[in-house]
Amino acid sequence: MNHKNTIPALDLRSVTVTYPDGDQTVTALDGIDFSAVPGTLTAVVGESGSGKSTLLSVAAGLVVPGSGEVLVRGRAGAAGAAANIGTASATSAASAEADAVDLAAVDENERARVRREREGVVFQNPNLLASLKVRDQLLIADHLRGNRLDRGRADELLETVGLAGMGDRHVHQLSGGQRQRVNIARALMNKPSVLLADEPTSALDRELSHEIAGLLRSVTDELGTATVLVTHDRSLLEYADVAVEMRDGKLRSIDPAAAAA
Ligand SMILES: Nc1ncnc2c1ncn2[C@@H]1O[C@H](COP(=O)(O)OP(=O)(O)OP(=O)(O)O)[C@@H](O)[C@H]1O
Repeated sequence: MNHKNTIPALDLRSVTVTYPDGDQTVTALDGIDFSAVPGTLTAVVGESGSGKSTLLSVAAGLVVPGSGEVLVRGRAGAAGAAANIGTASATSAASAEADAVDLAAVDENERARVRREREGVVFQNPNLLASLKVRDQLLIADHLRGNRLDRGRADELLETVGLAGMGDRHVHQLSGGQRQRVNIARALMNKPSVLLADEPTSALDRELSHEIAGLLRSVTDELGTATVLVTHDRSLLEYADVAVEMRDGKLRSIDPAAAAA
């Protein structure tokens, strides 16, 4: 299915983040513009300390920028509105604008709500609960959101991530790569418009890293998420549609094909 459209599900505008550092400050993000559109995998690369994790934390509403906007749109405002482009583009653009929430301008509760309803977050460490079976790792995401436990969706997502039939296994029966697959499936339970992955392969060997990046690629195509992959591994750029490089808190576009070669 082609989910690509041009209305970003995630849209950072002139975002600056500074951290206190003794008597001084460190500028982790220096007035950056960054966007991610549905059905597109955007990779963010850069040296250690360049600001990649800060970028993702801002997108997830975990860090509030000192200035700038962090707009997050839901599926209706991003994918849905853009699907109408050409017929009623002015109305669609207006509805997408109305649907956008600026994480920099709302309180903590609202940031948590937007994260819960519109975003999926995958970290390096899957952080699965040892006592739960694979399917229950996904259902607990529903439980924590106060949603009905959707067993059918959990099994469907396990199939999407290549773990069909493994719902009744325990975590200790899974390999590192399989655990990261469960982590990705769990992040997709709420049908997020934005999928944020922070170094999801850094604990995995080369082969598994490529498998997981390939999975993020196929999930992006299949489910139409605006996926952002933060990685220090440039070889994974082959899975990206768009790539940017962070350096000293600033961003520049790079050609993913050339940079992966
Ligand atoms: N909570 C914090 N307090 C103070 N400084 C911080 C904090 N978090 C990050 N920094 C600083 O901000 C800059 C950007 O850090 P960030 O973690 O975003 O970089 P990164 O590119 O993700 O690095 P890595 O690849 O090592 O994870 C660095 O100079 C870092 O030392």
